[in-house]
Amino acid sequence: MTDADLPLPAGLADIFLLAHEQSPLMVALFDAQDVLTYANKAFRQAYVIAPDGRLTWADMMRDNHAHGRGAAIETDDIDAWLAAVTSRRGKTPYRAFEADLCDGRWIWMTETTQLQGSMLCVASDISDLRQSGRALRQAHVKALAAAQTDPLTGLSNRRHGMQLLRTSLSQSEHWPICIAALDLDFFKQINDSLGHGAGDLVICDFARLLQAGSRREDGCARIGGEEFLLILPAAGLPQAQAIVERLLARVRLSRPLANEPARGYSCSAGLAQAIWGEKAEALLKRADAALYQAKAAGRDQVLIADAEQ
Ligand SMILES: Nc1nc2c(ncn2[C@@H]2O[C@H](COP(=O)(O)OP(=O)(O)OP(=O)(O)O)[C@@H](O)[C@H]2O)c(=O)[nH]1
Repeated sequence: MTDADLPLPAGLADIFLLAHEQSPLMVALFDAQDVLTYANKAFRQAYVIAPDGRLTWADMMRDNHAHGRGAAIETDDIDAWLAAVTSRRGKTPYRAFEADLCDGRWIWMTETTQLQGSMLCVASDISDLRQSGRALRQAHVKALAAAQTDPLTGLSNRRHGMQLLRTSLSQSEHWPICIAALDLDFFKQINDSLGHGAGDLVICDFARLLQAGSRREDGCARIGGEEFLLILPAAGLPQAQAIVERLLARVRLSRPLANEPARGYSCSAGLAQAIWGEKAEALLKRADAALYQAKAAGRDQVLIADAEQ
């Protein structure tokens, strides 16, 4: 008998909901936009969630951080923290990790993600388990996160970006896959005329726009000084082109420098659709070639790579 043949008892949804409502397991479902669509009682209590209202995962974390309740978030900069966690959240079909709650509980959180769909979060209280080795495990998790994150923007660094791309290419349900190689235009002029600090602000602004415009399953990485990689699983060229055009339009309107309110910037992009069997490096090379054509053609535009190099 296959799974599809399994006869499901009538009223199963109600039984499931009731069982979840009474369970000490923390259970929640987020939709593709990361809006909370369901949370059982244990989850609502753990993360101190009001019973109504549209709440995204980021809203929930911001609220928890601001009020010192729910998830224990150790940071002075919640935006940087959210950017860094977002670069790991929902990028793989399943992940599990330890987390602390402000009420002193220690939980084992699992996230099961459907591509372009919902994310099921189930956590159990593991405070009573042996604590030995916990500090070491936490140090390991922190070191791993630091090794994957670009410190200036909180996006994935080059190594993690390429790792995400390799993982995507190896998962058939991610196909078609497009990537965009992105590079800020005349960035040296910003550094030279306004200083390195202003340049860094522009880089961070671009990183924020890149991440804000992308879906949960997309990968965003800073792969060089002012070069970025956007990985778009389950997106063909027309959809990917529309996403990148939208990003370029937002960048064009952005004015990130408080001391130079009229100063904008722009970005060029090379877009490539993965060919079955193609290596990550070869795909990036094709996207890069299209990016340089976009620069040569006048910048502030997206060009599509040839299928063959
Ligand atoms: N502020 C800042 N500047 C950086 C960083 N990394 C690289 N850069 C600068 O980025 C500039 C890149 O300059 P170029 O490669 O000449 O490119 P460009 O001026 O953007 O010109 P095009 O790419 O041809 O449009 C150099 O001046 C680097 O010093 C960084 O982390 N912060």
